[in-house]
Amino acid sequence: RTARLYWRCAAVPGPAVGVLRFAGPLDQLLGKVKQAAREFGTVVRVYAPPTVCIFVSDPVDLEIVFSSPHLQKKPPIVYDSLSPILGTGLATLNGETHRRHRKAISPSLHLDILKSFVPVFARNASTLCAQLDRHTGTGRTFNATPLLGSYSAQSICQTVFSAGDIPLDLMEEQERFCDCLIRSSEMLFHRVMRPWYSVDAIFKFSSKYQQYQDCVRGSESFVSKTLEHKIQLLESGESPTDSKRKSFLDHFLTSDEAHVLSKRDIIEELKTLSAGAVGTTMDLLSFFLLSLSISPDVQDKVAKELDDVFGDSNRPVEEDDLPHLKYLECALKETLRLFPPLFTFSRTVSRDVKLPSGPVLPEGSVVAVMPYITHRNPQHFPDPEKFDPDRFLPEMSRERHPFAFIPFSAGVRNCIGQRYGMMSAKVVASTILRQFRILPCPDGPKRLEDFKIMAGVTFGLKDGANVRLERRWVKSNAQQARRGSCRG
Ligand code: HEM
Repeated sequence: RTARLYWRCAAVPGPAVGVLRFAGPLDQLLGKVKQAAREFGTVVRVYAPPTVCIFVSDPVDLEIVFSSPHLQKKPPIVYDSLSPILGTGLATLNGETHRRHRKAISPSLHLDILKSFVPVFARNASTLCAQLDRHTGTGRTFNATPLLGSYSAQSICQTVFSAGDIPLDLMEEQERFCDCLIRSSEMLFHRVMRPWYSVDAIFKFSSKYQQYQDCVRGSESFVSKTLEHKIQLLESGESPTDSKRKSFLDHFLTSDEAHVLSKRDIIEELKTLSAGAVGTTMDLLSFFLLSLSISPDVQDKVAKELDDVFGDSNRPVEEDDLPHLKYLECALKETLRLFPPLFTFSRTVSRDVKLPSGPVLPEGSVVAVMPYITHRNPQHFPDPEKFDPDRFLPEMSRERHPFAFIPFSAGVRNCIGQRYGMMSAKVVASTILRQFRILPCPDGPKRLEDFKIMAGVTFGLKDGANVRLERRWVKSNAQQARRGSCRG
């Protein structure tokens, strides 16, 4: 079967040496991927025994990839190794089970529910700023990524699991769960990149095995105990509807869809939502801060917008502010364009599919989407390596193909947390940039191309977001004082 598959794929352009072309240090991977796209075009075949991967990057071809019923199944070789930490939830389920779970979960992530999470994001953003404030005035560089990870993990615990009613004995487990979520991308990647580790008996010898097992056990324990606690509350009549704010889980358990999923299903979906959210948001925010640190003009424009919306007030961000933060949203999207946290994802081809550009995806192959390459197509994004948020202004993006920008994927398997992720990122980014100016590290990268990127399950910064901070309000107070004395 493999020989026949290889023969059927031979007509698609790609390197003769297959996956070996991309072997070597991980920090060189992206350069090699870009080079392959330049050399072979928008459909690239890569022999990856026992299968063949076909990378598709043109938006017109992607329309078929995202919509064809024969291209919706996740390849087990990649996704099965992820499930002990990622959970056997939406991200790894297929077919009818996936459809049923997605239909059951979606209403509990409705926009109105997400809006009720804004005060939680704002409170956690303010805690984060208090931690960041310790780094101002020192002139010293520090790594903001762990703090951004902590923001993201705490926000997930307080919005997905509990609206502040976690019993004390679970608090310690929650802290461990947060820690695991922050480190999960690195651990998952360690396993996925070494196919022999998919066999548990061999993985036991890995340096990360113990850490991995602690995370698997810690997640299971925290998630199942929290679910039990919530169910008990409901059964004892202490319905969370009584409290003002409800978590995703409170909404789900009291929804019409609650009976569709078993307890085990819910546990797995909670793990999937958490693991899907934390690494991606942390990476987005890390790239955003680092990009802004070397883009003072963009930072000025964001700061001006924030001043226009909030003036001198230090009140928390509210839901009604978010639609006004248009340029900030453009800057976040530009970050997602250049550094999409999920830089690749794939599907099994369950029946031959012909692409509009000509090649056929043969049954049994794996089709892979790489937003990292699609987002660098100069036809859709002129001067693609430039950090230019204006590209996402309505007048600049109206004519763009809908699948030219796909950081959250598209179609029936798109990211269910897309609006959650953007909302959380907007709240924390605006809170940070109202208070601080982000400065580059003197011996750090001067251009985006110099960022040291680590390709994991998500796309991260190898050394984290190393920046320096300056307090903005000191400046604006000083400016106000100056304005006052001029008037005087
Ligand atoms: C910047 C933030 C985020 C980015 C860039 C992102 C990106 C993506 C992408 C590209 C996929 C498709 C993956 C694939 O096909 O294999 C996906 C799926 C998914 N994401 Fe996100 N994500 C983000 C945030 C979130 C958040 C905040 C949550 C949860 C609240 C979440 C939960 C999920 C889930 C459950 C899936 C699987 C959906 C399905 O197959 O039905 N993500 N995400």
